[in-house]
Amino acid sequence: MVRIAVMGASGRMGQMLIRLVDENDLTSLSAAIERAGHDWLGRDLGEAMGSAARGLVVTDDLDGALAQSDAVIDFTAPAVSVDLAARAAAAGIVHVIGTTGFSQADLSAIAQAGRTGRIVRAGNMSLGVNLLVKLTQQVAAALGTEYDIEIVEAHHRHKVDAPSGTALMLGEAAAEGRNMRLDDVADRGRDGITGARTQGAIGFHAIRGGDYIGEHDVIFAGEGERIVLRHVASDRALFARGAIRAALWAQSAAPGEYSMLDVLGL
Ligand SMILES: NC(=O)C1=CN([C@@H]2O[C@H](COP(=O)(O)OP(=O)(O)OC[C@H]3O[C@@H](n4cnc5c(N)ncnc54)[C@H](OP(=O)(O)O)[C@@H]3O)[C@@H](O)[C@H]2O)C=CC1
Ligand SMILES: O=C(O)C1=N[C@H](C(=O)O)C[C@H](O)C1
Repeated sequence: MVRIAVMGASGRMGQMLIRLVDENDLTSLSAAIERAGHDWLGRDLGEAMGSAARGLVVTDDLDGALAQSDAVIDFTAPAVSVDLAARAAAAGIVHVIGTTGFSQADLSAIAQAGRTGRIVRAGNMSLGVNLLVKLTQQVAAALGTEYDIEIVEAHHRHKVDAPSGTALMLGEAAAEGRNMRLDDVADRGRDGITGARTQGAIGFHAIRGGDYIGEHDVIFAGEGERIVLRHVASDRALFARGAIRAALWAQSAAPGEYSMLDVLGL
């Protein structure tokens, strides 16, 4: 059994992960971690989640939790994941990062932790989106800049970062297909007198509202035709299953920072 700790246990993804770690024959839940001051701390996890007591108390003793685990899965917030990357590496356990919204400085700190630790990080852990990443790269390479690329994403009203991590993965793939750097061509959310579109730009647009789980369109708009690559997530279990698969895959990996493309062999 691979022992998995869940960081951010009370979150939307945290609770989904706990259910799926319980269901998986290859994994057991070693710890449920929340931030200091959280009202779940010290409570039985089962009761906190609205079901029967299970004899596991929610903790904020991070290093204690890591010491009794083989992997920690973390869908929380950038500052939490950056700190955890160094601690998981020091504890010698796998760190699966689903968190999005990182700055360049955050990403450098995570890469540094990946010199000694085993990290899998992806803005989207689903098979479908990672396939879409490969397709986006291929279509962008095939079409050239006379086709305008626009990425449109929709998420629930609670999401705090934009563009989504997935939209950025798709944008990176499109830019790579065109042998460009995304930072040089990204055009984020137009407003006002913007002037005509710059050829080669990759546009990003974010819808926020209601209970969307996550929807992404990559539009290639040419003269007389449009190609649209679309992924629609209808269940968060998709992301949790991917994260658990990553935690299992990385048990036998060498130190490094990996993506879901590595895990899925795409
Ligand atoms: N890669 C992927 O496939 C996916 C990525 N995500 C990303 O995962 C992240 C979380 O999303 P979601 O579950 O919807 O968000 P939630 O806000 O529901 O959950 C985040 C959880 O982290 C907790 N947390 C915050 N600080 C700490 C800390 N210091 N220690 C432990 N726990 C902490 C929060 O507690 P509190 O509420 O008390 O602050 C909360 O329980 C986002 O960045 C999102 O974009 C989401 C889905 C899929
Ligand atoms: O915040 C979310 O919910 C999601 N975040 C990820 C992202 O930023 O792309 C993945 C998924 O779309 C859900």
